[in-house]
Amino acid sequence: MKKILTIAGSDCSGGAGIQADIKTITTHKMYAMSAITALTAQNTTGVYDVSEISPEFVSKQLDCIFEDIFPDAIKIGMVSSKEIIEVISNKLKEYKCKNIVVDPVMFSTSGHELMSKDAMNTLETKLLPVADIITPNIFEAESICGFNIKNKEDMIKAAKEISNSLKCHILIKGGHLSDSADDLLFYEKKPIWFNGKRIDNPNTHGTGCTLSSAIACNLGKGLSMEKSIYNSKKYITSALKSGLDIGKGSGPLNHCV
Ligand SMILES: Nc1ncnc2c1ncn2[C@@H]1O[C@H](COP(=O)(O)OP(=O)(O)OP(=O)(O)O)[C@@H](O)[C@H]1O
Ligand SMILES: Cc1ncc(COP(=O)(O)O)c(N)n1
Repeated sequence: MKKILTIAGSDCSGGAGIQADIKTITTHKMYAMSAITALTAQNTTGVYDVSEISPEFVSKQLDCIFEDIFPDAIKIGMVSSKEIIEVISNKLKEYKCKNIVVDPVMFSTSGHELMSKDAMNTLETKLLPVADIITPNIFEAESICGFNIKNKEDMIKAAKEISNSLKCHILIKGGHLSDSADDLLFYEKKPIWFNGKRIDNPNTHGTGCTLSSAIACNLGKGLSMEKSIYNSKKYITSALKSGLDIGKGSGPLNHCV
């Protein structure tokens, strides 16, 4: 059985973070492991509190995992401080990890800051360079490239700009552009679009977490990057299409489809 590790924050309401990742990995029929970086008190209406795990404890979790059950792929989500980012980056290098997917989570859908502003630079210099693929949404891509993204041409410009300093695959997700749900993969100067029809579903809590952990599962299976993204886009589309509607705000996805 393939083993997939998620390094992320906990969402007690089960829609995003570690919980969304474990559901995704399990429905891919793989063995899920988790190193928790923060506890959040949140639900479909918002994030109400965050309690960071100490960098020392994150480090111990990673040693326990890597010394015993080595993962075939790793997804990294919410990493709130520069100290936690440094620990993760060092451990990934020390253990020579492969198939690393970094979802640079900065804000929740509800607008709560999930990464401190002073951690941004450390994310860009220490964590993104060890990734095989990064999966920013429009706002995260704007923050990394430094200009606004309003349409698909801007997405290409942003990917080109980011690729000047990062050699990995760059997947800019188009879920927050209004007319479509087209995601752009940019690698070695080549753009590839993964087109998606916008689904009329306000319940999108955890779409980014789910997509990135699905990509990790597919890479862990040994599939190519393009095929991994293609399969993951199919997974997220059917989870959105099934139209689960629970909670009072932007609800979670249905992983049981
Ligand atoms: N309404 C929608 N219809 C179809 N696909 C969507 C929709 N919203 C998001 N997606 C898809 O879901 C995936 C995640 O994209 P999105 O841009 O929402 O990421 P995100 O903002 O990181 O997610 P999150 O809401 O969890 O923070 C992408 O493949 C995107 O195209
Ligand atoms: C622990 C954790 N990780 C990630 C997200 C982002 O997900 P979303 O943008 O859907 O709120 C979140 N809300 N909580």
